Amino acid sequence: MKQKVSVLVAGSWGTALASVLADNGKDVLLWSRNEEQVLEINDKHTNSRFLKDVSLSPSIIATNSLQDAVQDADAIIMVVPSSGMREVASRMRPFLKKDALIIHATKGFETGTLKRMTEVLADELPEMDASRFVVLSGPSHAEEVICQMPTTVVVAAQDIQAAEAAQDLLITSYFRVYTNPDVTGVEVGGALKNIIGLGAGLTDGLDFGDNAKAALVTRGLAEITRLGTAMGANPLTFAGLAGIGDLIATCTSKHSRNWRAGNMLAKGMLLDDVLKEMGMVVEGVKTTKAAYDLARRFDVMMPITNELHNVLFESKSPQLAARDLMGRVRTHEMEELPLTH
Ligand SMILES: NC(=O)C1=CN([C@@H]2O[C@H](COP(=O)(O)OP(=O)(O)OC[C@H]3O[C@@H](n4cnc5c(N)ncnc54)[C@H](O)[C@@H]3O)[C@@H](O)[C@H]2O)C=CC1
Ligand SMILES: O=C(CO)COP(=O)(O)O
Repeated sequence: MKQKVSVLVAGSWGTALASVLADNGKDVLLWSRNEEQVLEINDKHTNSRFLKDVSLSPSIIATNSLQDAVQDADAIIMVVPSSGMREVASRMRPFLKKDALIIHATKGFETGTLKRMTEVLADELPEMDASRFVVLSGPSHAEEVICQMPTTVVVAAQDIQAAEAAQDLLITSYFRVYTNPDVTGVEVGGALKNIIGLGAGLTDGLDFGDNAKAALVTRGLAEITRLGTAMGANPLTFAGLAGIGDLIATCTSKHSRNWRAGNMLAKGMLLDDVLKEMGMVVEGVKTTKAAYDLARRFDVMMPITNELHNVLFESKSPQLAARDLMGRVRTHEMEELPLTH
């Protein structure tokens, strides 16, 4: 029998993943709370607010009803921004098949609780087997995936069979999916790279040059790895798609929302105006606040995150933040090791 697959919600990444599934021969239900968007997807096969100038497969059917989207689904891909994950998970709970495969592709932590997205899912879906929750992450801008440009991602679950089921569902000629058992590492890497993406937009906007951006990416990876391993991740995960891979994409791509937001901040725009202008989720802003708090909870040094926090929320000038980063107390490249002189 043909697998029934649903995607929640019809933002840019949800629509691109629905398109991958459709290209893989699946019938896809795509849920949106916005009625006009549902009509547009079903009548015109476009989602013009989020993905301009692209036609969607007619085998993607949009629906306004969360119940219809969820009740018969064998697999559900959740692509709601981190701020909405708990609400959507709790609303879908009464309709869910108990053996449905749950995959999420969200990059962020929950504000306040600082939980990872699979932890939020475990809270809200207590009758599901949390070892089968899958996270999908990696360098994958929706704008390229929707045009079938070659892309690689990683899916992680504690239960490797669940990760392999997600791999089967999504792997196509242009969308290569790897598995990994390190759920914590893949979620932490995907979330924290957005902080560095914002920083890269700021660095480029201030014309700091290529050396500075290379430094930001490399030292950013060092602090992502420090926090991630303190939270229980395998450090090698950060050398993979959810770590350095996604850092490269986010810090160098014109498609990156986080890079673009950082770039606008560098031009002197206020944060609220930047977020209004973007009109799409910029996860790195909330993630900077969460990572600032996590660094304190786990007693980990995160100098770039601290400085970005001060720029975003304490009105510190980016120039002064850069000067303070450069003027930090001298240290070893692997900061855990003592200086030898
Ligand atoms: N856009 C991309 O290329 C990629 C995005 N991601 C991640 O995917 C997640 C979603 O991002 P995008 O699709 O880019 O966002 P988007 O801004 O394009 O779309 C978000 C959609 O979610 C809807 N929404 C927000 N809160 C909701 C709620 N509580 N209930 C129902 N609908 C809600 C909005 O109305 C909008 O339609 C983020 O965590 C992002 O980091 C990950 C990889 C690539
Ligand atoms: O996660 C992404 C690409 O892998 C999307 O990044 P942005 O949200 O910065 O566009």
